[in-house]
Amino acid sequence: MPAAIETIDFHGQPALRLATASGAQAVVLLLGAQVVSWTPPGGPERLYLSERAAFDGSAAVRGGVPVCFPQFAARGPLPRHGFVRTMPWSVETQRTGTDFALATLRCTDTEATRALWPHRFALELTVAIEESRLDLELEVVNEDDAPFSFTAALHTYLKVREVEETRIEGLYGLDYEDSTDAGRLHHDSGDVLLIESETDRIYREVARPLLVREYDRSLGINQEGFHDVVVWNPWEERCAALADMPDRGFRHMLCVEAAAVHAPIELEAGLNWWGRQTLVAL
Ligand SMILES: O=P(O)(O)OC[C@H]1O[C@H](O)[C@H](O)[C@@H](O)[C@@H]1O
Repeated sequence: MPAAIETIDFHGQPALRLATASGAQAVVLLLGAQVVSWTPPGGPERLYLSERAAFDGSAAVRGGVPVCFPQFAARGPLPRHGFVRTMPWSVETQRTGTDFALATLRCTDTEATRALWPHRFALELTVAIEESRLDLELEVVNEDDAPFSFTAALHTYLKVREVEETRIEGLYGLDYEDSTDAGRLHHDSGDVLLIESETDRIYREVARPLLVREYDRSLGINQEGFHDVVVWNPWEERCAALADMPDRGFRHMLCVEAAAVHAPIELEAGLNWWGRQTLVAL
């Protein structure tokens, strides 16, 4: 089968399914431009999607790769993680080649966004799959006549077999803000990060690729443009408090997010910024 892109219905939401000749697949919802599935050739699924996720637009879909913009988490006056994850995006470009499939989705400011955040902007998310790679690129254009600043993230939910048997390598020597410790700054001095309790960290100035290792497979993660990496797992209690997560869901997910949080991006009028996260199944 050659590479192809088709429009599908995914839990009642319009979505694009991208497929390559070698058997990779990804699904991206028009709601929030949220990638909700990625399967490299030969499988299995590598993104976590909660079986209790809401797909009616009343809340962000729990899982996949939510796009957070123009505010990360509750670090400002806007709704948590901004407002674009529950907005309808439009399809701008669809392209396939010998062994890749690529789609770009776009959203722009509306009267409702300007009431919350008085700026004119355009966002484009480009999703590309090729062999065992998923590339996500977020472009922000300042369409205003004055500068604005924002924080943002590609809030990737990885699917893991068992979170306690998962190791993250590559964070050694970095400073991180610990949101489970009132945002205090810590220094990571371990050669591997194990998730054994609630974890909510913003690692700063991450310039190296990361490796997420499980006993029989690994995932390489690289980013450009984004300077921070957020590592999040709600663990038992917080997970139980999330209506859209099954009680033991935290055992099978691990968020490793490409983010621009600790130093907001300042964007001059008419200019653009982009950030990218690349996942490689190994
Ligand atoms: O529940 P949400 O609004 O989707 O946020 C989910 C999580 O996102 C990020 O990873 C933050 O660091 C966490 O503090 C937050 O709980």
